[in-house]
Amino acid sequence: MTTPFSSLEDFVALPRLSGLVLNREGTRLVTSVATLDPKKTAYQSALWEIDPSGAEPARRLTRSSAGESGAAFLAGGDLLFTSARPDPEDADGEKRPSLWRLPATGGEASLLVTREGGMSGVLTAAEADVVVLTADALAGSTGEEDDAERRKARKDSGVAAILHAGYPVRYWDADLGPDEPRYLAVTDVDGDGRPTLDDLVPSARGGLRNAHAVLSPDGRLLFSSLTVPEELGSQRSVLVRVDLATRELSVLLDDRENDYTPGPVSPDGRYLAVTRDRRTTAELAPQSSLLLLPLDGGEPRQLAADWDRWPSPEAWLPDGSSLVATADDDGGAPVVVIDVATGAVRRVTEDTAAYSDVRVSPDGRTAYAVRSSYLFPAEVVRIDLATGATDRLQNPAERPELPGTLERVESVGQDGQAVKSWLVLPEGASADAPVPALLWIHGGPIGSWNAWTWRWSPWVMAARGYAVLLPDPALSTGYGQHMVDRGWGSWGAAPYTDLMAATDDLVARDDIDGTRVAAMGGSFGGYMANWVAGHTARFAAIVTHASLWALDQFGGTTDAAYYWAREMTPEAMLENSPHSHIGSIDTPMLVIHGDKDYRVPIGEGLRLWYDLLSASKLPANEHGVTPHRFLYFPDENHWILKPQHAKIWYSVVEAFLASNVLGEERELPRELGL
Ligand SMILES: CSCC[C@H](NC=O)C(=O)N[C@@H](C)C(=O)N[C@@H](CO)C(=O)O
Repeated sequence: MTTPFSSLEDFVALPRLSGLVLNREGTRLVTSVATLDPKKTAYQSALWEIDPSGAEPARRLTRSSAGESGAAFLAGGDLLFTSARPDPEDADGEKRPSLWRLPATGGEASLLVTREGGMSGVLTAAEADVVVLTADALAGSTGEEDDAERRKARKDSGVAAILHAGYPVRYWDADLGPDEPRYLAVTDVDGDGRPTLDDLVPSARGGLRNAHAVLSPDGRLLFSSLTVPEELGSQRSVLVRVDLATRELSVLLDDRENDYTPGPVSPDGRYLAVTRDRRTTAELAPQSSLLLLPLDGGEPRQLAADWDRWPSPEAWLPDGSSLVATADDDGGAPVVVIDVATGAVRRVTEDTAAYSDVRVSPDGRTAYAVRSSYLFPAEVVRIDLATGATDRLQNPAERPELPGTLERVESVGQDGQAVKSWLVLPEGASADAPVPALLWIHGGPIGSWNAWTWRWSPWVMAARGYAVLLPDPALSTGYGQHMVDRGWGSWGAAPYTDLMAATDDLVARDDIDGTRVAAMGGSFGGYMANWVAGHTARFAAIVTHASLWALDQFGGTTDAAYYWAREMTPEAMLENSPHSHIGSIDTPMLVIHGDKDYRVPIGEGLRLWYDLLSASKLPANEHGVTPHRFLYFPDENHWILKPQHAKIWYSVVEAFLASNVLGEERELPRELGL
């Protein structure tokens, strides 16, 4: 059967939906869809409207080569978005991310506000036309004009240097500084003239975590995390409130045992939902809980304390009686409703999908959300909050046909713990025709294989005849606190033995050819792939992407060193470090790394590569020939994002597996220049 997963051209061209906003009346849903640009070397996103009733087909709202994102409805009904599209009224104007307004009554979008440094997001209030932009400003700037001048001077002089006095200095693939996150209130949104921008908290000096900010329904208050630096390069997230009228900043929750992130404000403005993340230590694994904070100054109260899951608050019911949340749960992430009086949790969605971006209708009966699973990519659905009945709305794209089937399987860890996996089986797998298999190890390690991913699509490998096992070993979320605790600080123990238990059951199946099995992982999954390489020869090949190799150096060079230092002492890092086992590796390894990866810096990939060539059981010969391979991306980060590079990634992985697992040679892409 030919599906879009058979051809990498077709695969990278599949539309990718993300995000969802609902207008105040509950009559308009808007999402974002990324598709290939005309050159097929980048994705560009456009906004689409989806009919909440399900009657009408989805319709495209925006169209520009620059793409649009950051959709947010004003209380009055107009739709705001950010785009670097040119302003038709300013032919010579520079293209930079600006704020645009699309009238509810239809017509053309018009530019609302622009700034030299661009903007990263838009916050709007539910009941008032209040808009706050999240944007970066230079640390020393005294206002918008000064910021623009300083930026221009820096650009014109070609200076890129950044002088740091604190930590961190990088984040994922971005250099931090000399600009820092700010909240910029957009003044007089509905006035006649062009609005100006007003820096709400110029003194916060880089500590504002604007990815997690919310506005109260009346638009008078903004809630945000504020990062407070601590000694020894550490930091904590405290919860703050900013009064938009007075600019007064108040600290609401701050202690050294927890990080706090704001959730939605109750419809009456009296409570804030808050996520509390416990500060980890060598003894204490992460733990996330949901708090209800009275905004009149009372003490916070934990909700759903007896529920052994980590709820993430999404929205309130309009009468304020309950919070709608999602939580990782047994290989999915359902929508639940939590009663704020009793803390009782009621599961709403019954399928195994992972839900996000939950929006509640004004009458409180219906929710709309984005969901995905290993059976389908992200799509917009309508949920009956009373019955859980869930309908797929008319989406911008149909679900792609899959080249196989999906099963849920269960193994037993050494301590008796159930270890669950998703198993993707290619079409035709049977006892008469057993298929080769791949063990895929997820990253984090705090996470779960529970949602569709474009970066590691098991269906691309299924279309090439492989079964793919996606296990959730120790440290995975959705199975209770004990599952996380049992792997904490000892990555080479239960997480590894759980994976081996799942592999034992995989190779025992009669539809799997147990002699042709490989292991693959990215990031922490790559760490584990490296650990596997040094501890067993059962796999025919190992693919290790953006992987942690030598924990002694990783601990000091990653972008958030304090996070890992809390879990492991330098001694524990050495004890759990895969590089100590280089001498035992006799499996061909494909190492993949992007140079712009600051989460797992390129030094990990470089050192692993050199160690493999110089010290593994399969070293390079005197001509430098080795069974190992190194796929290096000079301009990619922790992930391989460019469509042309994603195709190279899958092609090289497939060729390496074919050679080492199937004993077949594949032609490599011409673009590699070999
Ligand atoms: C704040 S630093 C660590 C955050 C996170 N760990 C969570 O458990 C993390 O980024 N870990 C990476 C090493 C990793 O494994 N990333 C995964 C999942 O995000 C990936 O696929 O990139």
